Order: sequence, then C-alpha cells, then structure tokens
Amino acid sequence: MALVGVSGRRAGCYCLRAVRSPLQVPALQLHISKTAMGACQKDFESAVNQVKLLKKDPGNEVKLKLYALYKQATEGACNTPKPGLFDLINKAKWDAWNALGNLPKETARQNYVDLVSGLRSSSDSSSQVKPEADKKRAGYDTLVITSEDCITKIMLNRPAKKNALTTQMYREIMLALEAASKDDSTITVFTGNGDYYSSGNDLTNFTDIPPGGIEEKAKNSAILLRDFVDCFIDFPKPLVAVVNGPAVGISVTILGLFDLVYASDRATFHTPFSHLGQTPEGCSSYTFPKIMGPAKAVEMLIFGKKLTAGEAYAQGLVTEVFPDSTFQKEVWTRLKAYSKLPQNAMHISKQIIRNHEKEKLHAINAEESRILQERWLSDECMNAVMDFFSRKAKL
Ligand SMILES: CCCCC/C=C/C(=O)SCCNC(=O)CCNC(=O)[C@H](O)C(C)(C)COP(=O)(O)OP(=O)(O)OC[C@H]1O[C@@H](n2cnc3c(N)ncnc32)[C@H](O)[C@@H]1OP(=O)(O)O
Repeated sequence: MALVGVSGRRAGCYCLRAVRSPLQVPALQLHISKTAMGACQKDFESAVNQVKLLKKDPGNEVKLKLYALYKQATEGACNTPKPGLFDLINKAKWDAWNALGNLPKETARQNYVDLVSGLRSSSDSSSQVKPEADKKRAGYDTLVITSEDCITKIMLNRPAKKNALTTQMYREIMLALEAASKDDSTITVFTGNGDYYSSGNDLTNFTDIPPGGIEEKAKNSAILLRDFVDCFIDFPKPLVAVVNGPAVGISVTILGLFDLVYASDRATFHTPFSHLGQTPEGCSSYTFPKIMGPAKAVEMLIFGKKLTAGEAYAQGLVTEVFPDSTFQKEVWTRLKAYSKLPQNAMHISKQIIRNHEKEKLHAINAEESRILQERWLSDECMNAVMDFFSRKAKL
C-alpha cells in the first residue's frame, strides 16, 4: 500500500456506448418527402422537426406509430413486400404501416401532427414538474440523489472513472443511506451513471498515505469498510440495485445484501480478489456460498471468474436480466409499481427476513475487514495495485 503518489494511468480514452433503439431512426430522422402535400403540410413539417427535439424517448410503440403515420402521409398505403419472419424490426415497422390500410394521406398527416402535439405537451409538463418531484439532493459531490414516486435513487456519479469508489464516495453513500432510511420513500435504489455500474474500490485510495504510514492507512480503511458494509446490513427498507453495466469488486459483493438486483444484459459481475492480492468483503464470504452454492462462489471469489448477467441470474445473484435497450424503462416501471405497495408491510417484512441473520452478518463483516487490513499490507496487494498504475494490469 506504500505507493508512490500516482494520480492516474493515462489520458481517459474510454467510450460511452450510445445505445439506440433501431426503431428510433426512421420516424425521427427521415426528411420530409416532397409527396407530403396538402392543407396541413406546414404543420406536418413542423411536427417532423419537433419529434427530433423531444426531450423524452417516447418508447418503441409510439415510435412505430410515428413511423407508420409518416410513411402513410408521405407514400400512401403500404405496398412493399412483407419482410421475412426473422427480420423482426422491419416486420414490426411494416405491420404498423400496413395496419393503416387505405387511410388517406391527409388524415395520416393530421394524425401525425396530433400525436406529436400530445407527446410535446406531456414532455413539457413532465419537465415542468420535474424540479419539484425529482429534486436533486444538495451536499453530495460524488452521487446524484433524487426522490420521485416514493423511490429514493442513489446514483454513483463518477462516470469518467467508471464510478470507482473513493473514500469520499464511501462516506457520501453512508450519509445517503442514513438519509434514505429516514425519508418518506418506500424503496431505495442504487445505480451508476455512464457505462459502468462501478469498477469497485478506487485504487487511488491506496496512494493517499497519512502521517502514521501504511499501517494507519490499512487500519482506517478497514474501519471505513466495516462501517460502510454495516450500513447495508442495517438498512431498513427494500434496497434495489439497478446494475446498468459492468460491476467489479465491492460493488458486486454487497449485492448479496440487496433485496432485488436488476441487471442490464450488458452488465458483468467480477470479483478479482486473488488477482489483487485481496480477499472477499461485503459479507460475500457468507452470502455468495449461500446464494449460489460453495462451488460457484469459489469460482467467483477465489478464482475471479467474471459472470455475465445471464450467469449471475442463473446463480441467483441477480433477480432479473433485461435487454439493455429497454432496461431503464422496464425496471423503473416495475419499481414504480412496487413503490406503491403499503410501506409498513414492506419494511416489517424486510426486518423479519434480515433479523435472522443480522448479528451473523455484522460478525462476518468485522472478520472480513480485519483480514483485509492485513492483506492491504502484503506484497501481493501492493504489487497488484502498482501494476494497475504502471499500466501493466487491467482486469
Ligand atoms: C476502503 C474499502 C475497500 C474495499 C475493498 C474493495 C475491493 C475492490 O473493490 S477490488 C476491485 C478494484 N477495482 C479494480 O481493480 C478495477 C481497476 N480498473 C480496471 O481494471 C479498468 O479500469 C476497468 C476494467 C474497470 C475499465 O477498463 P477500461 O474500460 O479500459 O477503462 P479505463 O481503465 O480507461 O478507465 C477509465 C478511467 O477510470 C479509471 N479507473 C477505472 N476503475 C478504477 C479503479 N477501480 N480505481 C482507480 N481508477 C479507476 C482508470 O484509471 C481511467 O482513468 P484515467 O486513466 O485517468 O482516465
């Protein structure tokens, strides 16, 4: 852990994967055809332009309607051959257009204009109420915390560093959990901003050595780790992880203390502790064998096997996997429905489930933290961290 003061390995050159539904393109980007003439031509042109400016993705169903109406308005009734059975996207578009039958072009233009006008007013009104309903909590530098629909969302917010967890971030998360346990939300959600859920402990935490030297650093880190994990053990409300992308290290291990784990199919789950000269934390030495059986837990925790979202689901670590293209929409629809369930019943049920094991979990957390305190002083750990900063190693 006695590392030179390294602040970063190289210039950031990662790339955020822009995920775009294939259905987005035609309705949003087609230029107006010269054939779209008639009484409401101007309104139609303006509506086509307004679609491009919508703040909120209207969803595939609406985009299909827009596509169909646009085609009908500009080309008339569908007369192209039906796409093959497995050409799913083009088939959906063709079906939507074909369903309009012989609807006159002018009516299609008017319907398109009406549909866009409805979308605009709902997106305007939602952006007007948002500052009140979805108020960003002040006082956090590394997190974005919002409350809406009885859900408190804690979003890790260091996307350029893959949401690696700094010491400040651990502390802010503890404060955020404390606040969420007392606010009037019914459930609390963790997620990450950007392409990663979290790359785990920020390895620069190891470079900030206090006057007491590396022993003091290891001791302080072990206390921080224990306090951090204790907050998850004791959290009284249903806790949900919305795993938007890859997750590494402690961001994976603490999932065993969550009540629901929803994952995008882009997410991966990686606990490369041996590679880093470290040992499991977050109570995973207990929760993982319990969740997935000892053999699979060993593959992850000792041999560092990285799981896909599907594998993590098969092993019980993940509750449900969603396609990345619909992940946010599906998950938040589900959570909004759950958040309306009677609050006290949910919280009492959580207590009954957790209380059986609370004491045991605290003891395991204390033991894992104590062992890690020693590990952080080992050559194996120091070499692994130095390799990361000297660009020799990446997971
Ligand atoms: C006190 C409590 C301790 C609790 C104990 C916890 C243990 C753990 O969590 S163990 C797991 C620790 N995590 C890692 O070892 C991950 C290290 N990171 C990587 O291997 C890679 O960065 C990657 C695979 C996560 C992503 O690779 P890539 O897509 O190529 O992106 P970059 O490497 O270019 O990352 C962009 C940027 O972010 C910095 N960064 C990412 N993760 C970390 C991290 N965990 N710690 C420190 N910095 C990280 C990376 O260095 C890049 O920075 P710049 O070079 O300055 O742009």
